[in-house]
Amino acid sequence: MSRDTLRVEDLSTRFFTGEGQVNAVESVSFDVREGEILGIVGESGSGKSVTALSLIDLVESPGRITSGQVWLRKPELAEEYPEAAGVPESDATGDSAGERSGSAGEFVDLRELPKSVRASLRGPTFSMIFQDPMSSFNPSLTVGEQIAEAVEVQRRATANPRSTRSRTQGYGLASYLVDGLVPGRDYTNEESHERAVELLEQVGIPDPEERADEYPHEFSGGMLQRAMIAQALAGEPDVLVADEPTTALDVTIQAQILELLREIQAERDMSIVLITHDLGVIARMCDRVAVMYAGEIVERGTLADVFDDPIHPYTQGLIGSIPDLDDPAPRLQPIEGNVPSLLDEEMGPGCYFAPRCPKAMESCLDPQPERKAGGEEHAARCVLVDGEYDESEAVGEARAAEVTDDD
Ligand SMILES: Nc1ncnc2c1ncn2[C@@H]1O[C@H](COP(=O)(O)OP(=O)(O)OP(=O)(O)O)[C@@H](O)[C@H]1O
Ligand code: NI
Repeated sequence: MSRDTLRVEDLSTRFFTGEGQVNAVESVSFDVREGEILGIVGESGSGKSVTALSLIDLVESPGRITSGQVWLRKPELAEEYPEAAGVPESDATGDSAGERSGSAGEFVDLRELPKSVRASLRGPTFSMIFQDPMSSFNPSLTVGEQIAEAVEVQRRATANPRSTRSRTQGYGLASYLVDGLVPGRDYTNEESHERAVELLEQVGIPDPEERADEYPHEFSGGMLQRAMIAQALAGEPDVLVADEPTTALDVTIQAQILELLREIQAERDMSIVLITHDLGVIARMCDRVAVMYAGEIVERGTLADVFDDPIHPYTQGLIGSIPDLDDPAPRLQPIEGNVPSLLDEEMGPGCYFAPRCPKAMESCLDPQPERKAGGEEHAARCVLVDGEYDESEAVGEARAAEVTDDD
């Protein structure tokens, strides 16, 4: 049983907007193990990206994490920041959670670390790749320079763990926007440049030496996606968060990039959190899956749990909406009805899916905690975990919607 790299417990992230409080991520719990690919799937607006940003401390105003813990296994940090160290509660799912979570003092709660330390983890501990690689690169610097800068960040982190901050405090879109600084030539040296070329070669870019000297706009979409992966790998991260990494690419390139991610993951024994709309991608890539709906994880488990034995009617709807799993690019078909508002004042107390659910019952109008299902890993926020659908209890889709609206 591989160990957990990350344990997320009861994490909530909200946006405080002019229209009101948006509950983008609601009490989400999951873990990420060493060397696995964890998939997060759900319709647009279900909170996948905000969950990812919350993991790596990139939620921006007017949003913030309002509760919960993000436990990272990092004994060095636990020792240096005892106030942030602790033992995650054992997972609701998984009898061997204790065994996996390891001994006291191995984990730190990222939220309790100083901001500068959290920022220093970006690159060497967490890296992120996005749908749009252009957003990860500065258009006015060569691709090679930018990857070399990421290599420098990692070098400094290894050479001096106490001062892991680069002068640019990381790289990529987020730090670029947050810090408003650009990486400069001054910080890169010949070795880092060579390493950058090596990384470009590893991600399958032909003529890496020449390509390193080109600017982002000189790359095709697929090549730039590869370059972004090279940039993300430069930090030798423990966890790579990939948010819709292939959505913008055509099917052939998409398959190549996924294959590349798989190879790299296996080679480096890195963990990947893979966010996608695409159940075909999940089926092909992931070890375990979390299904999000309206900011909550409504079901999670191994790939087999969730695909072969879905419990939540939302998951069943998603799986049922795939015409053919062998289809190279099956997409989520919209389930009838609308995605609910995530405005706090408009959210009812019960299951958020009840208004669209063909199996909604009276009990669904009460809050639904996550319940552990048969398999060790399998859990869902649904009354059907513990019982059968009972037609005499049915509230009907219209009635459930009405009750939700009233509250
Ligand atoms: N900066 C923001 N201000 C206000 N609300 C936000 C902000 N960013 C995200 N949200 C809200 O948080 C919710 C979750 O958004 P998120 O981007 O995580 O969804 P998603 O599942 O990644 O969707 P998609 O598949 O379209 O990328 C949405 O209701 C969105 O409107
Ligand atoms: Ni998203």
